[in-house]
Amino acid sequence: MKTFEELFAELADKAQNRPAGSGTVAELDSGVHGIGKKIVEEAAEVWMAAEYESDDAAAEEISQLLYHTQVMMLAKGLTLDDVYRHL
Ligand SMILES: N=c1c2ncn([C@@H]3O[C@H](COP(=O)(O)OP(=O)(O)OP(=O)(O)O)[C@@H](O)[C@H]3O)c2ncn1[C@@H]1O[C@H](COP(=O)(O)O)[C@@H](O)[C@H]1O
Repeated sequence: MKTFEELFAELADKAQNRPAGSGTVAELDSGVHGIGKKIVEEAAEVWMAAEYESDDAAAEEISQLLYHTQVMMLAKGLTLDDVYRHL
């Protein structure tokens, strides 16, 4: 288990060091367009899980949406503070 901040730090490290086999590196290489498609796909899965599946399934889809959103932040060079100041 990890927090939002811990995941972001892990993904930032992956983006910088580009370890072999990292899905994050592959997704970053797909660019903003590819990452955007994953975000839209996961957002739809959040909605469907929330409407028709269990609370745990919805929570899992939400975690995946947060992950892909963090990948987009890294692709755009955005920090956590860049986002937090809008909350
Ligand atoms: N939290 C996540 C995470 N959430 C979602 N995903 C990715 O998003 C996909 C979503 O799964 P779905 O079943 O909805 O999608 P799918 O259509 O089956 O998958 P694709 O065929 O589209 O890849 C997963 O297959 C993962 O590729 C994640 N990939 C990685 N992480 C974490 O990110 C960290 C770095 O991961 P790596 O870069 O892979 O080392 C690790 O701590 C991981 O746990």
